[in-house]
Amino acid sequence: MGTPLSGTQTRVLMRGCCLVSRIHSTLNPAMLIGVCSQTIGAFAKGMLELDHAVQKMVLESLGVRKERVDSHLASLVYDVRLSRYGALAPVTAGDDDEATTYMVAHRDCSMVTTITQHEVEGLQVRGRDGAWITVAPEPGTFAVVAGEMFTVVTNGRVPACVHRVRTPSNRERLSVLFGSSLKHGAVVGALEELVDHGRHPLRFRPCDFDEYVKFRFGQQRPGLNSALQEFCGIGTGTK
Ligand SMILES: O=C(O)CCC(=O)C(=O)O
Ligand SMILES: [Fe+2]
Repeated sequence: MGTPLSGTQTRVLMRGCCLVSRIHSTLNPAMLIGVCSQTIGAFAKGMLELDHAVQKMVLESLGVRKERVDSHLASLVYDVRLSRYGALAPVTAGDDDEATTYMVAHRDCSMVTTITQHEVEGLQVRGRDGAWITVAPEPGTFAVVAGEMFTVVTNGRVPACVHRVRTPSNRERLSVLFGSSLKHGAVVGALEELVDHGRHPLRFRPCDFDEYVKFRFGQQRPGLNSALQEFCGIGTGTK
């Protein structure tokens, strides 16, 4: 690899490689790591820049000071996930919502996820009017979805994106997800500039990320739920 990797990039790389080796458990992991490390490392490096650029753009446009944006970005950790969606049982009607929904509507609990789709469509995001919008798998494009921790840091200004995976073509689908999240033990709260006593009172108490993940997934409530609001919301909030 040309440029030496930083600590963060190495962690990303190792987590990515472990996931690859888990998925292809029949291959020798050492061989697989050798083959994949350059690709995943280069990919992660690019994704890290994209993740930072998007968060910076959003936070600065909301009025957060540059130094605070920088320290927020410095508090993040990252992972790479490789997903494969096999063909579903044959479906006759390609439009049957139930039969072709691979991953139910949900919000990610992390900070931000950047999704790369390969050739086969699948990702859909829910618009403000409740309609599902298909994100076309155009080469060279990425979908960036805000997670629940981004809602906390932006004091509710950026709601977590509701999305799902639906494969009406019933073809095998691959996607790669680059996620930014929080270090173990991190407690995240609204950035100072985004809270005021007028229009933007504090919407969430400081949120211990590990405890929130335990709360949300411990309750066996997949898909859409109001776990964030129940865990650290102030006032009634929105579901
Ligand atoms: O594979 C995709 O396009 C999205 C997957 C997803 O939303 C998730 O894993 O949380
Ligand atoms: Fe997701």
